[in-house]
Amino acid sequence: MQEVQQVLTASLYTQQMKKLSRIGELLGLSNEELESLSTPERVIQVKVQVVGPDGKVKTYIGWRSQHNSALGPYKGGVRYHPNVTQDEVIALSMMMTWKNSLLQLPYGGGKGGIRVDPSKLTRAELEQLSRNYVEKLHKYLGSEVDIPAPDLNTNSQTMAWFLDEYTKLSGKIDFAAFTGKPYEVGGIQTRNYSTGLGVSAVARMAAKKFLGGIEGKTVIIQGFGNVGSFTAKFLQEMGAIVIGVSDVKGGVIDPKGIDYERAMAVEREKGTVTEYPTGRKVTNEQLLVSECDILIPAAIENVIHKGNANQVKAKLIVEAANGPLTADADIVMKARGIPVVPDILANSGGVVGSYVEWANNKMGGIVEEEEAKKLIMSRLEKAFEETYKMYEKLSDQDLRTASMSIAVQRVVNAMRMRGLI
Ligand SMILES: NC(=O)C1=CN([C@@H]2O[C@H](COP(=O)(O)OP(=O)(O)OC[C@H]3O[C@@H](n4cnc5c(N)ncnc54)[C@H](OP(=O)(O)O)[C@@H]3O)[C@@H](O)[C@H]2O)C=CC1
Ligand SMILES: O=C(O)CCC(=O)C(=O)O
Repeated sequence: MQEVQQVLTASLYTQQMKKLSRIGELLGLSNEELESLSTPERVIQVKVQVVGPDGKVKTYIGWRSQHNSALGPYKGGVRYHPNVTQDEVIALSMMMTWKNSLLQLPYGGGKGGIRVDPSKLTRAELEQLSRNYVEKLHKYLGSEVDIPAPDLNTNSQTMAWFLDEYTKLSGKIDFAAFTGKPYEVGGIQTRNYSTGLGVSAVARMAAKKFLGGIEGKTVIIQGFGNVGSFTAKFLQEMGAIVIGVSDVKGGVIDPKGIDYERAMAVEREKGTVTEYPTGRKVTNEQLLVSECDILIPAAIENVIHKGNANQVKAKLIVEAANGPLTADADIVMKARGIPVVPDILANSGGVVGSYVEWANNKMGGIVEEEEAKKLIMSRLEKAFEETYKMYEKLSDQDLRTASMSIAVQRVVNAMRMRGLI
């Protein structure tokens, strides 16, 4: 089990390195520059501990990778997952550097994680875990240093515990040190749905370019958590037909459509969307290769790879998760003429929402919900248009290459100006 997990998670790093070296070639970067670009500035490993109700101490490993600060303080989420490794966190922090650069946010890239299965912890244990993680890391965090946010299996409650612990330990009242907070403690109204709003908006922009519009298009979404569920909601509101959804237990496909509200109710009442009352049950593997117009992987990395890329039937893929397609899958999709909207663009609504929250905290809290939505949408539209223009200019490259070449070039320019490379 341990070995399989190592292979899987080591490969996100390998995949990101392959993707970066393709960009290096295109931009004419030297090996030394690539070495510097891919090496995180600092990786902190911490021992995180929780005392269970039986008085026994449980021990976990956590990390924070601070990849690159050429464009500003490190910014990126924290995930709790049993497969988290140092390599995975480094890879995810590097992706945050490109994402923040592509969106022209005043941030570098960071990411954190704890190797833990949160479903096995009580709420009180999760609170201890979160507070202990920040206790070990607080010297390296702050609104001008490194700003964590939610990711897989973490949420606004986690951020409230982080903030409270940070405040106690640092003696600073610095609400902008964390984003994705509850509205009651400096969060903004859009934060829960910023990422899903962004994914659906980008899917609509891509559908307009590649499929003639979003209305009536069939959509399959893998993962029905924060990102997947809000993506389903907004796409349904746009007139797309969500025909497949899934969670870790499996999926369900109904060609007549899966209603968002009903799926949410099923998830709430039965704990899994696989109990949706109509359609047929499928495995996650089957879901990814089922007939649809738009496929949106919104769960974990490396789910579309050399082994299944040729079986994917979607006409457009939108990467809501981080790293759902491997570098090999990219090559297959390019050869098959299936456009892939890359993660650093498709799921960037989350970090743009975080930026609005951070700036709002810095300014003293004046942003209303509609204004926040507008700010998120305008940033995404600009990044999408820039990416699309570059895609047309490069003519023989895919959307990932287009977006990464813009993002990496900006980081390189900043590093050169600062004398870092
Ligand atoms: N939260 C955010 O703002 C952002 C998240 N992302 C990325 O989006 C993805 C999802 O994040 P988020 O929605 O926050 O996470 P959540 O924890 O809220 O939801 C994850 C979803 O994926 C499902 N899932 C987990 N493991 C698997 C698996 N092995 N196979 C199939 N489904 C699985 C979960 O099922 P179950 O509930 O049954 O465990 C759940 O439905 C991640 O890649 C994350 O990095 C990117 C940008 C921002
Ligand atoms: O909101 C943020 O700071 C980052 C969210 C995140 O982790 C991501 O975009 O992958």
